[in-house]
Amino acid sequence: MKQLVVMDARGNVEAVLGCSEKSRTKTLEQGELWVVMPENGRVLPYGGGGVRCGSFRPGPDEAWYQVRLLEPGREGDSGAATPGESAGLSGDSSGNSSGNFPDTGDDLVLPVLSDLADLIAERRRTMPEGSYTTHLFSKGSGKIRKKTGEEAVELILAQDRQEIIGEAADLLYHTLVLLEQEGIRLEEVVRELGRRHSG
Ligand SMILES: N=c1c2ncn([C@@H]3O[C@H](COP(=O)(O)OP(=O)(O)OP(=O)(O)O)[C@@H](O)[C@H]3O)c2ncn1[C@@H]1O[C@H](COP(=O)(O)O)[C@@H](O)[C@H]1O
Repeated sequence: MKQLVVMDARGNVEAVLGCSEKSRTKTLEQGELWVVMPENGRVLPYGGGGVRCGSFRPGPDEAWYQVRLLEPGREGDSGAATPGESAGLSGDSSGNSSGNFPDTGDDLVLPVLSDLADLIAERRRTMPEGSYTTHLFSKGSGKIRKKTGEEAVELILAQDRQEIIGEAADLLYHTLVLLEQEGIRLEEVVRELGRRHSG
């Protein structure tokens, strides 16, 4: 059985569950998410059923898949397989999506960043109404640089742990928008970090 990282429509991780050939086939046939409950191997509809998938694809290695849902998360839903259940998740009670990262959260760092970078690139191509990313691209490079600078300042002024995490997330997002605006791929930055790290 592989792991399945479930992301909501905005790209936040809301659960990590199991995926078998059977659950994958049912998901792809129906367009609605089916998962394997790791504790008993049962194949059940996610969130009690009817949760539609926007994309379902392999992760960067063989061990897992990632799925992005079309609708917002269903926190508090009493369905069969709800976010945060099972798979040894260390969810917090605040409903903060960061609490849904598994202990092996390191494995998700690049996939989540790279998925977000892809979504930002798509926003730039399609410029959908109501998207904050569209708003930034429509204002142009000056605005994006200014916002990135503001987020950097907000990060250095942040005091408590949760505030620092929130501001760092804002800064990472705006940095990705800036990179897209400049036609620089995230991989190029990661490669530079890798070169320094190994050198
Ligand atoms: N990760 C982010 C993200 N981080 C921060 N922000 C936005 O950044 C803004 C920062 O707040 P500010 O008060 O500084 O800015 P503001 O007053 O809203 O905006 P301005 O008028 O100053 O431009 C907020 O509006 C946040 O919603 C983000 N907006 C979008 N994303 C992700 O980007 C993806 C695409 O989102 P949309 O483009 O909105 O669909 C999704 O996965 C989102 O989760």
